[in-house]
Amino acid sequence: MDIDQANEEFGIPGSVQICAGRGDLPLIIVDNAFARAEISAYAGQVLSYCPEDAEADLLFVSREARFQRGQAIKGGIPVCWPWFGPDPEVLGRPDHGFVRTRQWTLLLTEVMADGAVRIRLGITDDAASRALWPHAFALELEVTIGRTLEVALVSRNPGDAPVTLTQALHAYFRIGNIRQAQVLGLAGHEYIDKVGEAVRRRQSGPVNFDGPVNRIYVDTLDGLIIDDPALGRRIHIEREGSRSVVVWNPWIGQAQAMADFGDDEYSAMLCVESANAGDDEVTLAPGASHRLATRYAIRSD
Ligand SMILES: O=P(O)(O)OC[C@H]1O[C@H](O)[C@H](O)[C@@H](O)[C@@H]1O
Repeated sequence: MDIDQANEEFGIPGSVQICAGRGDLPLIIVDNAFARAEISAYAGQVLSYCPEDAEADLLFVSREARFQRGQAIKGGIPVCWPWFGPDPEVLGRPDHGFVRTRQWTLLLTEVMADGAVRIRLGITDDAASRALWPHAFALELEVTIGRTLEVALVSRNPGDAPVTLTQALHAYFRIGNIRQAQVLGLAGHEYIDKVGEAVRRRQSGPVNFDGPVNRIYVDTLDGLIIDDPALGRRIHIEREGSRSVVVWNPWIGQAQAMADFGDDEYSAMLCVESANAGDDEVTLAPGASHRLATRYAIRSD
């Protein structure tokens, strides 16, 4: 992406600027009356959203994150697509699909009637993607920076055969202290416990953290709240087009094992991912599309 040309075409004086970010990866910076945000055009990944009155960013990015083409950026909201988790066909393809390690195209920037800024990025199939996944696709990420952060992932099947996919908006939230944090809104729901032998369990009460957590909650449409007393805030999450939620904290052992993650950073982050994962697959008929949409708000209630 040519930065000067991108600014000429998509820059909006006073609110949207495109620059070379870390590792020379093109970065879209939004600064408006509501918030400041950063979106990487590499990977189609929101990296930062900080409302005007917030003391800390909504999102966590590891201090060890790699900003390098071909590598996933650890933090923000990576897009897992067209599969969530390990390669479903065990062919040695990368975890969480391939769009989080590719360049996306900036398609649109606009100021909405209420002053919020909308950014649209897209990615379509090419020879390299078809070598991994033999399907035509058109994927768009729509990010709206206003009083809340809205992120929508729209998958379209332009091909002539049905395609089936799993996916996630793999949000990494900044947390004051994971030991005091809780996730509300999942009580009574069944989950696949990926720590150990993928046993199915049922959640009772809020989700608490005192060890590694890696779960796919199934059949849930409810809104979620991350209660974070250490930062004195609650993150509200609303979802559309997603029946599953992944909750992940690597805790101490996995944190130490990940090269792109600080050993102590597990205590300052939590992933609550709006997903179509596990049995919650999306099948797109030829010409059909699916919208996975999320809204995130920071509140002090
Ligand atoms: O390290 P990554 O490939 O980005 O994946 C990070 C994590 O993502 C999800 O939450 C999965 O449930 C975890 O099993 C995985 O470890």
